[in-house]
Amino acid sequence: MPDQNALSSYTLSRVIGRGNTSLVRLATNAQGQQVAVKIPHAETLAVQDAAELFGNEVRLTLQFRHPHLVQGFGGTPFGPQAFVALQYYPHGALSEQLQRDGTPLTLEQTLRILADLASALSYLHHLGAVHQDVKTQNVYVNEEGRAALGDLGNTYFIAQGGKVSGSPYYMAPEIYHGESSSSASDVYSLGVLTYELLTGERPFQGHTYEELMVAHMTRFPQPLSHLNMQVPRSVARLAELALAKRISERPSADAIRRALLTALGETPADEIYETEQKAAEPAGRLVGRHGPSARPAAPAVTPDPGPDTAGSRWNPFKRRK
Ligand SMILES: Nc1ncnc2c1ncn2[C@@H]1O[C@H](COP(=O)(O)OP(=O)(O)OP(=O)(O)O)[C@@H](O)[C@H]1O
Repeated sequence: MPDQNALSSYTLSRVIGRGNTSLVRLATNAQGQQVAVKIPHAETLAVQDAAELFGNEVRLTLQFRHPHLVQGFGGTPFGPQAFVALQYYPHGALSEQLQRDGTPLTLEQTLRILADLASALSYLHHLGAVHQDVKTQNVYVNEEGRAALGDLGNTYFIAQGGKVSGSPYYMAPEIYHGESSSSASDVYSLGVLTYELLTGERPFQGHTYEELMVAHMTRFPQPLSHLNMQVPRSVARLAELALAKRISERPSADAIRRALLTALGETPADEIYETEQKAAEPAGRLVGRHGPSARPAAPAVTPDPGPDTAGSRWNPFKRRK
C-alpha cells in the first residue's frame, strides 16, 4: 500500500469527530484541499482485531473508486502512523445531520440519497464484496445532496471470506441466525435505512440485542406505504421486499437503484464499471479478517452510537431519536 501521502504531508486542524476506533480531524493536504483525516486511537492499534479492521478500511477505501463511496486520498493501513485521508463532508454523518437539523429531508432528497447508496452497493456487489455496515452513521451527504457510503472496515470479498458483522438495528435475520452475510444482507440493511428515512421510525425496535434479534427474525413492520403515502408504490414495494426474512425474496441493490431513479423521473442507465475497478480486487490477499467458514460464529456487532453519544463510549441499545 503506497503511503506517499503520509500523515506528515497533511496540516491537521480541529477535531471533527470521534468514533469507537478513531479520531477524525479536519486537515489540509499539500494542494490546499480540505480533507478529513481519520487516525486510529492508541487502543485500536493495541488490539489486533481492531487494528486489522482499521487496516482493512484504509486498504479498501483507497482501492475502490465510486462516486457514492467516500473517497480516500491517501493513507497508511498499519503501524503507529496509520491513518486515512478522506473526502471531507462538512455536515458530518447523515445520522448527525438528521439529529441536528430540525427539518426533515424532502421526499426527493431522500430518494436521491437512497439511489446513491443503492448505486454504491450495486458497485460493491458487482465486485463480489459485501459492505456489512449500511446505516445512517456511515452515510455522508454533500452540499448538493449527493450521498456516499463510508466505513469499509467490515467490508470483505465473498470469494475470500470475512468475519460476519453488522449493527443490531440494521442486521439481517440470517446474520442473527449465525449464517454468512451476502449482498442480500446489505440489501436488508438498505431496506431498514430506507424505512427509517421515509417514515422517521426504524422498522424493528428493541432495547437489547435479544429483543432486536426477535424483532428482526419474527416481526413484520407496518407497511411503509401506510406510514408515508407519498412514497411511490414501486419504491415502497421494493423497500418492503428488501426487508424480506428470506434472502431469495429480496431484490438486488441494482433493482432498488433503478426503481428509485425511475421514481425521481430519470431513466436508469446501466452502471458502467471501469475495467480498472476490477483491479480493486486483491490479488490473493485476504481482505476480510478470517478465512471463509461454513457457519460463522456469532457476528461481531458494530457499535451504533446515537448521535448524542458522540465522544462518549458506545451504548449499543441507546434509542436514537
Ligand atoms: N469524511 C468525513 N467528513 C466529515 N466528518 C467525518 C468524516 N468521517 C468521519 N467523520 C466524523 O467523525 C465521526 C467518527 O467517524 P467514524 O464513525 O468513521 O469513526 P470510527 O471510529 O471508525 O467509528 P466506529 O465507532 O464505527 O468505529 C463521524 O461520526 C463524523 O462525525
